[in-house]
Amino acid sequence: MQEDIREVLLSQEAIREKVQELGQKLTQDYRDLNPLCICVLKGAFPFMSDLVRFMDIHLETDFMAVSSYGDSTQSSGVVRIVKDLDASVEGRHVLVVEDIIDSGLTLSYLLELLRGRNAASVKVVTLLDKPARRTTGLKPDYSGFEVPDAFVVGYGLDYAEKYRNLPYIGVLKEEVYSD
Ligand SMILES: O=P(O)(O)OC[C@H]1O[C@H](OP(=O)(O)OP(=O)(O)O)[C@H](O)[C@@H]1O
Ligand code: HPA
Ligand SMILES: [Mg+2]
Repeated sequence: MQEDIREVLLSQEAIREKVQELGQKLTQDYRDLNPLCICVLKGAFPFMSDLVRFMDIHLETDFMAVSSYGDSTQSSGVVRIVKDLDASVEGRHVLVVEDIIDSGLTLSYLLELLRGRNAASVKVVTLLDKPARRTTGLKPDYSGFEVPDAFVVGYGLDYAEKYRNLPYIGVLKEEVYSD
């Protein structure tokens, strides 16, 4: 698996430190709000799992699965809900937990959906932000790292469902993908 990686962008230690910092900030900002943290599956599962353990407040979790990349390194432009939330978001302070904002299509679709369901507030925390590829005007409320315009994998991020289990985030060698 490691031989498919061109460059390590973010080490396991750098990720841990940043996730802790984000968790501490969210602990301050969401005190007494009992936020509903929504993990955007599949990519955000390691981030969400680590982040909530750095949030020292009462919170609840829910999971939504959406997909638009499939087996490609380019967005299909169509965001598909694979699994919807279990509970209502009405009146709740919602925190959407994402692994990466790239074109911004996934998030703009999700934000519209959640606002339409009458959440009290909807904010976004993303571990990675790739502003170079943005086609929407979206900016995350909380962001870990800015990444360059390259396809990255690891710590939940996949190419064709692989590499999610890498403990660090790296750039995939171009010869590994075909599109
Ligand atoms: O800003 P965008 O261009 O929309 O890209 C970001 C989204 O794309 C990826 O999901 P993907 O569709 O690959 O599903 P996955 O999380 O199951 O891998 C990633 O996990 C984000 O949810
Ligand atoms: O760079 C990326 N890597 C993995 N999944 C993604 N989904 C959007 N951008 C990316
Ligand atoms: Mg993916």
